[in-house]
Amino acid sequence: MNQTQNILDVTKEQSEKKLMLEIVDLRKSFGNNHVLNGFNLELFEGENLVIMGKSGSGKSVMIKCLVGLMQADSGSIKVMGKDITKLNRVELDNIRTEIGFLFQGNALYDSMTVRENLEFPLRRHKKKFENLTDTTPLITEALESVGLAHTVNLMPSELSGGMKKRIALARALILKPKIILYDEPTSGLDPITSKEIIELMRRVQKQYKTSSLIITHDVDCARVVSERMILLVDGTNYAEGTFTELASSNDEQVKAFFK
Ligand SMILES: Nc1ncnc2c1ncn2[C@@H]1O[C@H](COP(=O)(O)OP(=O)(O)OP(=O)(O)O)[C@@H](O)[C@H]1O
Repeated sequence: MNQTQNILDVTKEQSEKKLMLEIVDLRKSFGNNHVLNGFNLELFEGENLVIMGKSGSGKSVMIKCLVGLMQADSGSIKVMGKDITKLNRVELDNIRTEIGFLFQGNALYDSMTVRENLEFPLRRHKKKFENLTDTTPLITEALESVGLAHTVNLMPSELSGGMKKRIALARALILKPKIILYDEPTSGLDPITSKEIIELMRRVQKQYKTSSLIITHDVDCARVVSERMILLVDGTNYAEGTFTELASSNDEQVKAFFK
């Protein structure tokens, strides 16, 4: 099969899939510091898309724009077809229930038990769970999916770093999100725990059929979880492709990502 046919097949396959997230020409500057310079992204249903970028390349700024914590100067961000830059607070809150976040620092509440940490999003998004009288089945299901059902009454201080990461993932999953956003999921973890988290991400993807956007520096993580990758350089898409395609590139800037 020739390359043109290949590209046509991939384009056809993608056009038949549902677009979960679409970022078009996103721009953000702080004075003369032009951080995002026309960043584009398409995340399709069920896909694992990895974004790699060096420190300072604009990953966090992109995430903040995506979750509505920062306003972009221009460009559009569509979550399941809705432009979040044009939504009011209530609409934005509703669409947020479709996105699960796994933040770098886990963001667990130290003064709450594991159960209370998991109940928090259920209480915050009451509307989605209007008819829910007993939270236990949802909490048990989320904890079982990360292999930590026995920790339900523990405090975060009683958990290891890897366990905290799993609980944070369970807390993201409890809302049954359609999209999961992972921000440096393996940062601060030892190699063995990193491997476990990567494996868990794959399992969760299968069980919950989520679409995932994964921001990472970790080449091993990208190799295992990515179906497609975008390399972010100076706030724009420098290169895109599968891990194998990018890892075998002759371009010096691309090679630097895989060293
Ligand atoms: N609120 C802000 N005000 C001014 N400049 C900012 C602000 N937030 C980010 N920047 C600038 O934007 C640029 C990109 O920062 P960003 O945090 O997005 O990088 P990053 O790719 O996430 O890096 P890292 O991998 O180290 O977290 C940096 O030059 C930073 O100083």
